[in-house]
Amino acid sequence: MRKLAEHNIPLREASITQVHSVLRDGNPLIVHTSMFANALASLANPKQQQQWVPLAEKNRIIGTYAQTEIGHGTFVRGLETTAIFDPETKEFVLHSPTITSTKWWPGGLGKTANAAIVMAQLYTQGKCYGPHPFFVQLRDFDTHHSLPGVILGEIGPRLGINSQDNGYLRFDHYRIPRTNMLMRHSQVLEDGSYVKPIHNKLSYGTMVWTRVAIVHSCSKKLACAVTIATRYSAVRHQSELVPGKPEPQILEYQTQQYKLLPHIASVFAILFSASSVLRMQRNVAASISKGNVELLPELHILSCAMKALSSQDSTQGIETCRLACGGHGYIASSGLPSLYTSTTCTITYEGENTVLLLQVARYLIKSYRAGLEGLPVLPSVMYLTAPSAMHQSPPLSNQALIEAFRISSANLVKETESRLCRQFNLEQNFHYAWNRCSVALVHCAELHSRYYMCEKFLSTVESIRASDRVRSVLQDLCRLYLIHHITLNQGHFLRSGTLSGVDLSTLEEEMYELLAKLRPQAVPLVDAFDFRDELLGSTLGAWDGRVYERLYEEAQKSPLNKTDVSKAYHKYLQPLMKSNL
Ligand SMILES: CCCCCCCCCC/C=C\CCCC(=O)SCCNC(=O)CCNC(=O)[C@H](O)C(C)(C)COP(=O)(O)OP(=O)(O)OC[C@H]1O[C@@H](n2cnc3c(N)ncnc32)[C@H](O)[C@@H]1OP(=O)(O)O
Ligand SMILES: Cc1cc2nc3c(=O)[nH]c(=O)nc-3n(C[C@H](O)[C@H](O)[C@H](O)COP(=O)(O)OP(=O)(O)OC[C@H]3O[C@@H](n4cnc5c(N)ncnc54)[C@H](O)[C@@H]3O)c2cc1C
Repeated sequence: MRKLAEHNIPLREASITQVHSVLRDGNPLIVHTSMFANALASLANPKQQQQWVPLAEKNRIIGTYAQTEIGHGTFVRGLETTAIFDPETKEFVLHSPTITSTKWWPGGLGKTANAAIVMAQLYTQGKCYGPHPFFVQLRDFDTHHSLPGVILGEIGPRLGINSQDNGYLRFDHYRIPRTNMLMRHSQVLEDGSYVKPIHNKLSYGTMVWTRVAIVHSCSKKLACAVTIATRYSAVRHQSELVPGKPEPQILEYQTQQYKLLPHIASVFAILFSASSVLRMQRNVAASISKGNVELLPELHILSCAMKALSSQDSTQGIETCRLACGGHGYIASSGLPSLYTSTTCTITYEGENTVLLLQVARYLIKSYRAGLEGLPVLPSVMYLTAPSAMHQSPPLSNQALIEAFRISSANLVKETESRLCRQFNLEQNFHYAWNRCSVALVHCAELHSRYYMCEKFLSTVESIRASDRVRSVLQDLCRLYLIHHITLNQGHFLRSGTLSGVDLSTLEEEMYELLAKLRPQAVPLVDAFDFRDELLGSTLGAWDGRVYERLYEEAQKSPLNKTDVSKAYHKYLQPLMKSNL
């Protein structure tokens, strides 16, 4: 927090710095500096911001974002916590009517936060208006005791991020002033009348913002993992590549290069996509403040797509890096286990990936149908019904590969839409038909998202300002990324007729060439990520390559090594050894 203040970084930008990576097993303040700060910035009106933002900036108020309940996380409309307006006292009464309405999961809620943005079903004048955000004080600002009517606790150990206190929260007819409803987009007036927002999903804005932040942080997490695994692969010598010759660096093995280089490329693909979504988010935020919500659906879909893809890619990439370090990848001091556990949760939180991909698919199908009818569609999906441009680029050029992605994605959407129509004719119910097609729909969303990421990678590399040598390395990496993802998805390209079996063999050959060509660049590329050793926190990945010394030194810190004979020997082992069992 001192560093943020020193560098004049506003609270809500802390999560896109590396500040949170310093704590490896999660951070009780991360939801405060990210979602809570952003909710105040985007959902509170100017008067409310004046009241709470300075207190949050000074950490007098430490907040969290309390939306998920035991019974509902994904289906936000199904939340059960109620906020009923009492016109007599001009207050909202917050209540948790059932066990399933207990707020569950919010980061920092258990012990750290003294306030929260609570999403609750808003009732006024006898009518429910759906989930809305409220600023709620949970603990006394001086003593930190939970306030009467507020029941708080911590939910217990998790797969990872155990330095963060994820919490639970119940309300027992807890009263807050009317003015604690975040009123930038919708309001409840003193007489209880409801003023609706210009778009009914504006109250979901904090989730959209966080999804964008997650994309950025996934590229950082993956960058840490590939740095560790690549440096280690340059230090580690094992086996014989040629019988009788000295043991080579394990990075010489083609299989090792195949494990690492595509994930180094992936760091750039995710980072460039994150920058593009971030730019869009800033434009949309500026438009919303002028009352224009036209591009909000596009931002929602793009942030869902990129959050889903980047969390999946970075999690898989980190696990591959761990495996690429053999046994030493399994030791905590390698840094890889905590990178994995603090990244795999991004697949689930802020919208479970399958659910987000189905949002993307819904948009693709709607846009495809609109395009066929000649109705206007937004830029990122115009290609679904645009004429093919395959013939315009030299065969197997980067542009041709992007076109192959585009056509294959459009083809898959077309096929799936036909399947949906057939299923609808059988079921006579759109929702059942949708469910029967949902595996295919998720594949549509994945291919569309991959197309977007590939396109962003290529267009950024083509326009980047860099020396010829640096540009050439980035071009090779980008090419490797495109080919790698084509080989992983070959079925789609064969089905759409955009690539033949011969094309795929040619591309595969080129991929193997690229692995060898990029091998000498692997260490410089990860060095260029420029992580300090303190930030990487890895015995395997430190800059000086003293892997074995560091492993040995770290082992000395094990509490079991404080004494030669452990207490457990006297208590359990010795009796066992003498018992003749
Ligand atoms: C690697 C380290 C990480 C570090 C990262 C740093 C920053 C982050 C740190 C924070 C740490 C932890 C954070 C974790 C916090 C949480 O998890 S908070 C809880 C998050 N919860 C969710 O994300 C819930 C997911 N569910 C939803 O968002 C919605 O329920 C869902 C979108 C699935 C459906 O909403 P409905 O209201 O039911 O809507 P539908 O009927 O499906 O759709 C109606 C139309 O509305 C459109 N829509 C939906 N959402 C939005 C939106 N946000 N904006 C704009 N439009 C939206 C949807 O597309 C439909 O449009 P259509 O009718 O088709 O035109
Ligand atoms: C580490 C961590 C931190 C978190 N921090 C916070 C926080 O700070 N604040 C907060 O409010 N919440 C937080 N959460 C909660 C998180 O946002 C939810 O867990 C997440 O949105 C998933 O919802 P769920 O748990 O209800 O999963 P579920 O929706 O129950 O998912 C279970 C399965 O059902 C499937 N499924 C559900 N709906 C559909 C559908 N419509 N179609 C197809 N399949 C479906 C999913 O794909 C999944 O396979 C956190 C969670 C974790 C793990």
